[in-house]
Amino acid sequence: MFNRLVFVTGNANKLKEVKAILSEGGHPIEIDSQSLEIPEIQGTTQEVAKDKCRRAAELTGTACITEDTALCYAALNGLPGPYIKHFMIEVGHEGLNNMLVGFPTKAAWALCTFAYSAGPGSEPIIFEGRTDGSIVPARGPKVFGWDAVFEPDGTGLTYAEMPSEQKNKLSHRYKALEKLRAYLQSLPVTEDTHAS
Ligand SMILES: O=c1nc[nH]c2c1ncn2[C@H]1C[C@H](O)[C@@H](COP(=O)(O)OP(=O)(O)OP(=O)(O)O)O1
Ligand SMILES: [Mg+2]
Repeated sequence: MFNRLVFVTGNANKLKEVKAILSEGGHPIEIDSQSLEIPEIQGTTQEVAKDKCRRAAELTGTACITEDTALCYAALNGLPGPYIKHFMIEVGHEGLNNMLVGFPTKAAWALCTFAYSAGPGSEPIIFEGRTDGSIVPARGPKVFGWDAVFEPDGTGLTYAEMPSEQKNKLSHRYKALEKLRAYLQSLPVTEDTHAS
């Protein structure tokens, strides 16, 4: 199985959470990060994720993972989805709430899609994690993206209000990483060389 992995991302907060989550558990996995801004196509979350990972493997010349996070509004049939980054930048926390004025439901889900490629030319494999919740007026520190406006169901807290240990036990990212971890652990030992 793997105990090291290259994670290609331009987002320091993501990297921090991924490292924290993968360092826990029976078989900790260490992350070597590469900060690259990789162009993202339009399409389904899976298409966007696979394309990014293909490009990352070409650029790094090695086995790697990439991750795409979508924030999906039930009232908007899943949009902004993978385009949330641009919405977040342009309209901010208040705008992310105002977009739902006039809609009966504030329900939303956070969707994390990890993609793993065994190397350049190797078709990426997808691992998804979803956490359901709702969009609320911002509460908590505005440190990481839309954390302050997303309240996972049954918690009474936004992601931003939670201690990181709590978020990292129920988040979209955690759920996707559990699947990725199980996959990596099922690989034969010889595959290890691809990741080192
Ligand atoms: O747990 C999260 N809690 C709050 N906000 C989050 C979270 N995870 C991603 N985000 C934000 C970052 C970006 O505004 C957008 C996803 O866009 P996304 O393309 O996946 O991330 P990115 O461009 O920042 O980094 P990367 O280089 O890995 O593509 O949602
Ligand atoms: Mg991105």
